[in-house]
Amino acid sequence: MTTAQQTQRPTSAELDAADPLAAQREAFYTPDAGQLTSYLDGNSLGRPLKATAANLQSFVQDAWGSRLIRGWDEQWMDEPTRVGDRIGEVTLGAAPGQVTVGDSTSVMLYKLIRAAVDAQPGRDEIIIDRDNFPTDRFIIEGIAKERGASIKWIAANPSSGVRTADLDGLLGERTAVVVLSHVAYRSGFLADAKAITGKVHAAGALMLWDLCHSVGSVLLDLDAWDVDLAVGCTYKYLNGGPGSPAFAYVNASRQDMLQQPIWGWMGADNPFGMTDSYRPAEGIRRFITGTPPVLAMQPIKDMVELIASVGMDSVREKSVKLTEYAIALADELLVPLGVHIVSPRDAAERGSHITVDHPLFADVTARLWEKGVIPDFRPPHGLRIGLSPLSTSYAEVELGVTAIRDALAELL
Ligand SMILES: Cc1ncc(COP(=O)(O)O)c(C=O)c1O
Ligand SMILES: Nc1c(O)cccc1C(=O)C[C@H](N)C(=O)O
Repeated sequence: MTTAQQTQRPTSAELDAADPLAAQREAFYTPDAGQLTSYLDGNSLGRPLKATAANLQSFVQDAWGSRLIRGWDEQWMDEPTRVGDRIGEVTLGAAPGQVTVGDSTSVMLYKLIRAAVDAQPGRDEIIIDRDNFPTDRFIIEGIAKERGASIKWIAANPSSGVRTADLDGLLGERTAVVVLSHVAYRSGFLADAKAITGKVHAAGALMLWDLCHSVGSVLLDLDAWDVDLAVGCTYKYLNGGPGSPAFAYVNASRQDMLQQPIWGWMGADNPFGMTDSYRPAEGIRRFITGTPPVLAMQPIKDMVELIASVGMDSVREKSVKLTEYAIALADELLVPLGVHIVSPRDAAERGSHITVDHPLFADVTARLWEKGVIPDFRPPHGLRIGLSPLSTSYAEVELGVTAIRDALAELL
């Protein structure tokens, strides 16, 4: 009798057969059989789409190769906001004119957080949680030093994330901006963005959401939630490829009050006027700095269109089912070996990855990578199982969690 029969849950094969999105996996490159058995790290680097190879080739040959410098006037100048608008429409719940693509997440965070601090004289405190991703914390440390601001820390809660009540006693008339990750990179905890944004606004401060682990995996409604600012990366669930550029969302009603600190010609109001001094462009373009990474933003378009073709609701539905399945397997195969499930059990509070903890997981991860089972490891003991909804099968999850069990059992 198999384990699945004992617990009477459907097998991974049955789940894959019933999955309305199963066919979408064909859109992605998967290596030859035998090379890679289970990819569970799409939350660090998404798989490439087959369409991307063809589209990059045609971009090089046709757009770049034949239009040459004319490409800037003909289409590339508007590429950051054109791609941004489409990301906004398909995945962020953002009306046009509020999203631009470029820089890295870290640089975008710097630009928007500095702008938020500079825009509010008398408000010299930045709030962030101790367990936020290092780059978010480091950027804020730098800005605080640069601007003489102070940081108010929300205590770490590695097995969960930031809840609305955690802001009690921290928010006040000196708060300039609150910076939180919508989906926590460790636990996968999904914050209540609407409620937290409302609470931050009640204190007169601005709210910035880091959407790195959210975009393309959970439902976002930035305009409806009245979010001020958001930044996210595109190489995870938007499958833009290693080092693909970030996106920034700046709510239309806050754009005029904000001036970002890296004044480059491409964010100025008349880039080819070669003017004497900087005057920011109108609207979202003022958040651009230098020449946009047009080549590097091409793959994002393919994934955004794939998501648009199935709809974010069905992407989220599959994500929830995958994480539920991974938790059920972890309960059955890993918990008896002393593993703790760190991620929320309530799907409404969970993004698209789950984290399991065990003191031996650094060694386990190394062994798994040798076998082509690829989760990732975050110190001190967290093994993350990332489930990119459109490219991950239930069979891959079962194979992966079983391999984790086997590798751990060998080491115990
Ligand atoms: C929450 C969060 N913020 C930021 C980053 C990355 O920033 P960057 O793209 O600048 O490396 C990551 C992942 O790398 C992340 O998980
Ligand atoms: N951004 C990464 C990179 O440049 C190299 C390797 C991994 C990453 C990651 O995505 C880390 C990831 N944001 C995390 O949540 O840990």
